[in-house]
Amino acid sequence: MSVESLRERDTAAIPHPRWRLPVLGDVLGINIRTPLQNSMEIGKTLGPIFERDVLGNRFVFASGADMVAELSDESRFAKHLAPGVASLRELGGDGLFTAYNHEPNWSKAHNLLAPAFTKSAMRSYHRTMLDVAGELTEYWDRRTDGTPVDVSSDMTKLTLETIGRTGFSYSFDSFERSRPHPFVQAMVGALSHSQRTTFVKTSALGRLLTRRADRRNARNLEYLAEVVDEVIRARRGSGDTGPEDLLELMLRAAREDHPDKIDELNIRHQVVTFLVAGHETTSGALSFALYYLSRHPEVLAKARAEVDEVWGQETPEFEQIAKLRYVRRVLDESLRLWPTAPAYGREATVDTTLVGKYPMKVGDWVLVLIPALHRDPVWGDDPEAFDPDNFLPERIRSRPAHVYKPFGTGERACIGRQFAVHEAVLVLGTILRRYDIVGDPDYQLKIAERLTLMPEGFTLQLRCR
Ligand code: HEM
Repeated sequence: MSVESLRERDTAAIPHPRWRLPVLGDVLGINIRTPLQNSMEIGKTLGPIFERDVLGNRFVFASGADMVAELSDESRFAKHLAPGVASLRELGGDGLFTAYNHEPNWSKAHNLLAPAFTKSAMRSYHRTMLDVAGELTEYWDRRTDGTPVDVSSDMTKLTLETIGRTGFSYSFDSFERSRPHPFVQAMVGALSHSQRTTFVKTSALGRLLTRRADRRNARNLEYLAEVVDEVIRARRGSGDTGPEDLLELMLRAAREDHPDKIDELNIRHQVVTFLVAGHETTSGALSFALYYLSRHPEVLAKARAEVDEVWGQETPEFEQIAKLRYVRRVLDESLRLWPTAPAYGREATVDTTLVGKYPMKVGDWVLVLIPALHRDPVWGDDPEAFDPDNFLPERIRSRPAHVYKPFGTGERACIGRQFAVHEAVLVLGTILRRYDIVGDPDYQLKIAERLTLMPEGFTLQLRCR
């Protein structure tokens, strides 16, 4: 019997939205600004696997715990660059995030940069992370007069500054600016452009319609490349060897003719990749955590009591960050409800059948819809409820593996996971210890999408304790 593939088979077994139009596909009710939340809504009625056809492009979304467990099997599946990510190659080329599995620069850069993500490397970033958190509190101290602070915007300042300084010893002077650094504006423009135009551009008419936006995007890309070249130039200008950071690892390998050395263009791709991947998602994670803390006074009180007990009034040492176990659970739970990189692609590397029901040929791919996976029935009767105790060790042990994937899976999972967690817990602890935070009681959570997720328009009022 031949193996029918997801691509070719009669797709009746995989549900799709009701009103499918010829040529256009499942576009009724689509919102191009919030495709992820749109898909989550559709999944609520169609279940843990469904497809959407957008202008002839077929997407299969999977979120069932059993399916994702299988999709995590690296002997049958690997990363797939879904169209929204593939279009980011304009920005990141064959950098770590956007490299195809077969591209040699992926393994070279992965080997070269892995030492920058070990525990001892984290220890070396700790001081800088504290310094940047200190700049945030200096900035916020000037705003304790009742003026609301824009949380996502300030968290973005903080995380961009942290990755700039730890990774490249480069400061964006984020807290000295009244407006976001132009790098952030250009990056947000490029990410939004990629999200909004990926599908439209698959038709000739669509390509015509996006011409003006494409020109604007080209200017954004040019500007981003200029900033990155400036970061590299600044380092080269400062002498032969620089501090032991990501950039130095790459430049040294080139100088010493290391077998894993990467060329100039790929170094640029890696720098832009880390500047983007290294701050946008962590900023969202911090913003969601602060949102939930402001909405749950009992959680906030418990988290703060922990910080007071573990840190006291002292500057926390490296080891004292991981001791904030409850704060970590708040972060984990926020990333459960709103994983800020909300989907990843997996493709079959052998002919196979998903959960014994859906045949897939080599190259067939699906998107894992992470927020839906994180609301699978394995998470209990009320998966929408915010409950940090979901991450108590005994509760984690009671759930099957592979039901929590905010950092992706397998070989291509997030290299920056420990970095993000250390930074986020350190910053949450710093904020909780210093301020009473009050959210606007009328604020309704609204989520902006630009490949990553971010609460939009969420503000806090601060009072020094
Ligand atoms: C809360 C924060 C973060 C989240 C939720 C997150 C999430 C993810 C996810 C889901 C992937 C896999 C994507 C895929 O399979 O297509 C990924 C990959 C990646 N992340 Fe993160 N990330 C975070 C923070 C960071 C940080 C701080 C850095 C760098 C310092 C970073 C650098 C990367 C890179 C380079 C990759 C590509 C890895 C590879 O394919 O080899 N991320 N991240």
